[in-house]
Amino acid sequence: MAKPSSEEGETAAKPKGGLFSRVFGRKEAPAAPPPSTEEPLAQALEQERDASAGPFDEAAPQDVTEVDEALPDAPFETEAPPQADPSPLSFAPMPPIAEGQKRSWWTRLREGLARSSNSIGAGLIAIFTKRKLDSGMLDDLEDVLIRADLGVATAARIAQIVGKGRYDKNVEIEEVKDILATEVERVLGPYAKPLDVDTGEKPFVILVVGVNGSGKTTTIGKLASQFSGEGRKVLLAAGDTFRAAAVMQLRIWGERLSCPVIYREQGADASALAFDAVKAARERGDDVVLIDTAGRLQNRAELMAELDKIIRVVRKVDESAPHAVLLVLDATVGQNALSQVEIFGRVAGVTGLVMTKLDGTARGGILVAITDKFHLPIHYIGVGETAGDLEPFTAREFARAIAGIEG
Ligand SMILES: Nc1nc2c(ncn2[C@@H]2O[C@H](COP(=O)(O)OP(=O)(O)OP(=O)(O)O)[C@@H](O)[C@H]2O)c(=O)[nH]1
Repeated sequence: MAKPSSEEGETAAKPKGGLFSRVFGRKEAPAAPPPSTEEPLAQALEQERDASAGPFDEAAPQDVTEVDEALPDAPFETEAPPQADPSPLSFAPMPPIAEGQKRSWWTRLREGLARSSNSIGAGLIAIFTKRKLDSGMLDDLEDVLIRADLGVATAARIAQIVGKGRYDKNVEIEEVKDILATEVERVLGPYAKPLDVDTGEKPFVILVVGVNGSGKTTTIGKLASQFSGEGRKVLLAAGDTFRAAAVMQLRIWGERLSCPVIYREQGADASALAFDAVKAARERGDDVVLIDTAGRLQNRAELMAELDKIIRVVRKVDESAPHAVLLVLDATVGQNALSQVEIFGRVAGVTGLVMTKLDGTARGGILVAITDKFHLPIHYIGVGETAGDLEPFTAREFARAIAGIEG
């Protein structure tokens, strides 16, 4: 964990005011924070804990105590714009934000999905070149599509459509690609839904969950970039308190985008941090809070329970929060993504999906299998590591890119 800068240290040593001034101590205090915001955090948490059915009853008591006691000296700060805190941010450089934005999204999408589309394309060439259609070829087509992770049901449907009226005839590969694209679009189309940030919710709280390394922190950086670009006030919460590097990674994004980042020392209680973040965002008048969480395998019950706790604690500040729970899926994991959607969906009430790393796999079809089974909105897909490599999901473009259709 990076040590706080001397400036942070000074801030931490100052007498404690309300949550706002404690969290945002380095900045000008707002003109007149509402009385509740002047309530010391320790006291606020104490009251929450005392509430008979509150989530803090269920928390390990030492967790809360530790958080309360640690606060005066903890590096519980927000990141100011770069010049205010240059010292600890010397993490491995990430690709420049502008880099991914030079080419059009369609080009990047096509390039990103090239491994999937090339693999399918090569399969089609092997099956359909200079042969008249028979049932064995349709079985082979199904195999190719299943290997691309489109799922058995979709693969069978596509093979059936290709077979209709074409037995004993030469089948053009472009014809098969068109059928593939149409069918993929048909499955995905109803679920391609932009993430709707409801301006009536201030802040709109977005919880980001997923297994280790799926791309949560990177996705948060990309989303923060997009929201900031739209003129929204964004607050980032480094809820991945397990990994110091994850906190640092988020702080770097925050610094680049001039978004404040709330973080604590490694090992701190993630739900308390989420609580503070939402409360602070409310006091600051932020539009969006993006809460990062530690990666967790869906089969680790105790870690999944922690996620449930984060949600319950956030609801102590705002009953309707989180307003979106995004499950970030790494496309390269293939079929395992299905069980991730099932279990995260059950525990965390996932409201929508973000699929990353489509550029790193030949099995991008997994998005089709997931949608066929779970019918969850797909908000974004990622095809690279830069801020410009995340775009709202559009079924038609995705379908054409994965089928390898030009133009
Ligand atoms: N190629 C590619 N890499 C990506 C994409 N999204 C994220 N990554 C990379 O994947 C790696 C893991 O991303 P993180 O954002 O750290 O993942 P995380 O889910 O926060 O990881 P944990 O904190 O360990 O759970 C990083 O090297 C990212 O740059 C993507 O769409 N394409």
